[in-house]
Amino acid sequence: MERNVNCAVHWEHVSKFYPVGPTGWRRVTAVEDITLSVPYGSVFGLIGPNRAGKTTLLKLLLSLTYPSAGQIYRLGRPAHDIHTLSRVGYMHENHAFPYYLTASEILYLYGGLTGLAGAELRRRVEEELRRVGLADRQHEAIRTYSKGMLQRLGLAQALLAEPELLVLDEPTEGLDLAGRQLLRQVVTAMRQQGKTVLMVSHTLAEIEQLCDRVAVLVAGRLAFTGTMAELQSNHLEYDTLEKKLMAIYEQRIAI
Ligand SMILES: Nc1ncnc2c1ncn2[C@@H]1O[C@H](COP(=O)(O)OP(=O)(O)OP(=O)(O)O)[C@@H](O)[C@H]1O
Repeated sequence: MERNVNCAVHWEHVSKFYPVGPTGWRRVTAVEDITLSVPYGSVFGLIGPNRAGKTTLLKLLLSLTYPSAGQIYRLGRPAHDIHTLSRVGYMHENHAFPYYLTASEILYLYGGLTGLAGAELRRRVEEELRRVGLADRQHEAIRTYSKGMLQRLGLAQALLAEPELLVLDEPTEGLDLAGRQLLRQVVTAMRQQGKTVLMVSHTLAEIEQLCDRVAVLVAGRLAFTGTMAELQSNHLEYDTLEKKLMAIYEQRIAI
């Protein structure tokens, strides 16, 4: 595939091997030879079974880990150019916010780290707390928060600096119906503003409803990439998207 740096994200022949075992002499292949582009303005879904390498691809994109081989481009720049990171919002799969801080303190802290300050920071924190429905509990330490409340806080933190690229890792995990509705509104608003959303999810309803394009990753390799319509074509053979995906997973694993 031709190099495409005019995409919000581009992984080019990317592999990642992790050393494992007490001496680190054995290695696990997390992803292997992935070439994939996320076009600007798209809502892109990354799907695959457990251990497929989805989170690893996100970590590589966010420079949280480095590739063993290949190149990664973020917002048109090589991933080692960290200046583009402040234009990316990331909602982590397992939030590790300091448990003794309040939601408000956490958003001030993260907002400050992305370069927001003063009245602008205050305005954004208040807006996001209201948007995710945490304004009334903002002064409580988050150790008292439920899983869904932490997810909402994670979403607020990811949106704080009004990112051009929003990266969501399992965003619906633990969210109630209103929370899922909120997530859909956020993604729809991003799409309307021409921004890009990249989301990893096992929740097919969300993928089906929200994504324009998808990539299916199985055992570290790309098993499918294309539009949602392309993925769903031939749907007669499979009465649900879940069955179709299972067939792709099994086919790929058998190779
Ligand atoms: N830091 C690490 N050290 C060693 N192996 C790792 C590390 N991180 C990930 N792996 C391995 O890489 C493979 C891919 O993991 P990854 O977390 O990317 O999968 P995933 O598709 O996000 O899975 P899930 O759906 O279960 O969250 C797995 O075999 C995992 O054990």
